[in-house]
Amino acid sequence: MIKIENVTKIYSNKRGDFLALDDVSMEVEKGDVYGVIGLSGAGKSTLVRCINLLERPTMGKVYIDGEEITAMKKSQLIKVRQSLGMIFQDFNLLMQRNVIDNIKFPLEIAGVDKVEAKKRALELLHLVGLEEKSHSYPAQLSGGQKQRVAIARALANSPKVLLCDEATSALDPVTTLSILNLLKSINEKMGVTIVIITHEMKVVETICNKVAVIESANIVKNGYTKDIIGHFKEV
Ligand SMILES: Nc1ncnc2c1ncn2[C@@H]1O[C@H](COP(=O)(O)OP(=O)(O)OP(=O)(O)O)[C@@H](O)[C@H]1O
Repeated sequence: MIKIENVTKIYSNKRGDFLALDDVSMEVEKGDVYGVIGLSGAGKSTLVRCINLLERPTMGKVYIDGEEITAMKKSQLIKVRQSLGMIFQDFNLLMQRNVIDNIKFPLEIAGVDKVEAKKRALELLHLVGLEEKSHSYPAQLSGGQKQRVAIARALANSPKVLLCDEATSALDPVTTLSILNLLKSINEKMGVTIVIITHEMKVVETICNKVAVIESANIVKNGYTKDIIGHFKEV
């Protein structure tokens, strides 16, 4: 489903070059909840942002469903990006729009008819358990509620993959667990493949069937969570 092949990412600026990913390869299969774990600065965000080309790899290839997206034209890439939802640590909601209009936003961009968009947004609101907040604004919501809205918005165009960049890092342990349970049910019931980057082993243990451990721009170990956990605890 997702294949990253020999990806290197070098950030270049006035102060010089910085190697953020060093010849990294990994594969995520359909239905996986794939964790990417590592310390701050290891390259986790860069790796996940290379999957939807929010960051372009300096070298290497990225494939989605067998198609090389690193070779695609902009117009093709826009289509593929609709199949890759993403959520972030700081939610990235539109503060001037209420909950239902945040969820409708990607549907408006995709040109979905208004009645259909409203129907879909209400279904998603139900899925994330926030019906009673449909007319609230982001500033009136808790962190966990904001992340639920972000998840609903990310699912609006029925993506095959949901990329989660430290999605629970700003949340307390109880809220974290409720969001992880929601992600797990989205994976199981809707068949959405999930890639979740985190610095917390607990997140990996709770929902990931597979995990990649990233250290200083390299994947040092990857495979089934049950086989990797012992290694990471020793690091
Ligand atoms: N735009 C950029 N320009 C230069 N260096 C960058 C840029 N973005 C990230 N880096 C550097 O690349 C390295 C990897 O960053 P990245 O955000 O991928 O790490 P991370 O593992 O996600 O860290 P964190 O958990 O703190 O978010 C870091 O050392 C960071 O300073």
